[in-house]
Amino acid sequence: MSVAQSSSWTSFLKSIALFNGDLLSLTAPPFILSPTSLCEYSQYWAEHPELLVSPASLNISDEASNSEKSAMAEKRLIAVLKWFISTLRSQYCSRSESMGTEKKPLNPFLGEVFVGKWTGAATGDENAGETVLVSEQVSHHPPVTAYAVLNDKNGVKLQGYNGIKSWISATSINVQQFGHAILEVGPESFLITLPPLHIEGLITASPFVELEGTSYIQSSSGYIAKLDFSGRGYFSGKKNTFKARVFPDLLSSQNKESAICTIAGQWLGKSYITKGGSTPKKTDILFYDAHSPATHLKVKPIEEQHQLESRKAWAKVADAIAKSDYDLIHKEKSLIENSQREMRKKEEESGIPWKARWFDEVDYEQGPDHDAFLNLCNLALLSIKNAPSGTAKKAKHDTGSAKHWRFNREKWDGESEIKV
Ligand SMILES: CCC(=O)OC[C@H](C)CC[C@H]1O[C@H]2C[C@H]3[C@@H]4CC=C5C[C@@H](O)CC[C@]5(C)[C@H]4CC[C@]3(C)[C@H]2[C@@H]1C
Repeated sequence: MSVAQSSSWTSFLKSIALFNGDLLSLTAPPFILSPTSLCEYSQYWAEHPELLVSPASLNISDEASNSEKSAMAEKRLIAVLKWFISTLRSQYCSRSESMGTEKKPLNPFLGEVFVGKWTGAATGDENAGETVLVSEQVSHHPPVTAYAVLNDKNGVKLQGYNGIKSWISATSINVQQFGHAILEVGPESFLITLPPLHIEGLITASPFVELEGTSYIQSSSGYIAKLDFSGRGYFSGKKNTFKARVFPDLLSSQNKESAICTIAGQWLGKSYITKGGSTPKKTDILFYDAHSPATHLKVKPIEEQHQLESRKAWAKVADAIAKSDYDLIHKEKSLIENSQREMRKKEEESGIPWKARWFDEVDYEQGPDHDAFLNLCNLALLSIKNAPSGTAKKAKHDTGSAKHWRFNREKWDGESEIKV
């Protein structure tokens, strides 16, 4: 880093030490800016599309015995666990790998969208059918991105949304994730909760993400996976470490000895699996190797994109960032921010508030009373409120509204201006 950069970084660190607001609205030194909008991060849920659709092929005839059906449900949960682990490297390390350190994403404007697709071939084979990503910035203050990943041919639908709250500790930025993902595979559904994270390496101006805490994957079949994350300095001593245990149901998950299997290792590298509750070693069976290359989705050329699509909307800012032209970055960002302020003002005056294009905000306090999300939260005894992701029912944070963003397939099917 140059001397100029280091002095701006030091003053930047001082500035964030005082902030307690929206991390994404903070002005960061240009060299830490990413040319990619946060709205694009939804693609990281499906950069191994073949793993996303894999549970769909793990089914058994209705005539099978209950124990055979249960064994297949267990296999599907383990397949979903492998897919979830496969998303983590893209989600949390793709900037470090492509640009050297974690970067600050562009802060999406309200109504910004990002769409793309993985072909059948990318999803495993020609017959796998294409996998489509739909992502929309459904809130700007605070930033919330909603997304859906659809593979109709396999009857696989992932939907979810993400928001963050962050605060500073002595040496790192702590981030609590809000929202969750719901995966539907035919008649079965899975709830996936999002782990807290922190950004290390700030002092040396080489920020990177480390996951912590716990994620749950709850299946409507009852099977549940519990993933505990840790990093360097934790008991394991290695960075990007996790341990996951699979149980037949929540009750049995209270006792690690009743685990069906345990997977442990590095979510950025290799993980291993053993039967039961003991921790696997490198000599055990390899479960997943995160070094397998990600499959990036196809996005239309910018000239064919709608002005709401991320890469078109931010093209001039991304160029300015690539040139490290600080004044131009500021000028082009201000143009976008000012036109957004104008639009909000007009909506205010006309009394017609902005509405999301492909997502609805569903209030679970007003019903629906039967719904995959409610069922899965009840099986996992998790809060249905807008609490930090993975909050238990009756825990301190189990308060507030129960409004969650849900994909509206009819609105997407009726879309006439924005094509994948
Ligand atoms: C303004 C503070 C600043 O720029 O500090 C510089 C550093 C780059 C650290 C702050 C930024 O770090 C980025 C990491 C981003 C998260 C990465 C991955 C995900 C997963 C995805 O599924 C949802 C979004 C999420 C949680 C990103 C949220 C935004 C984060 C924390 C960026 C920070 C502004």
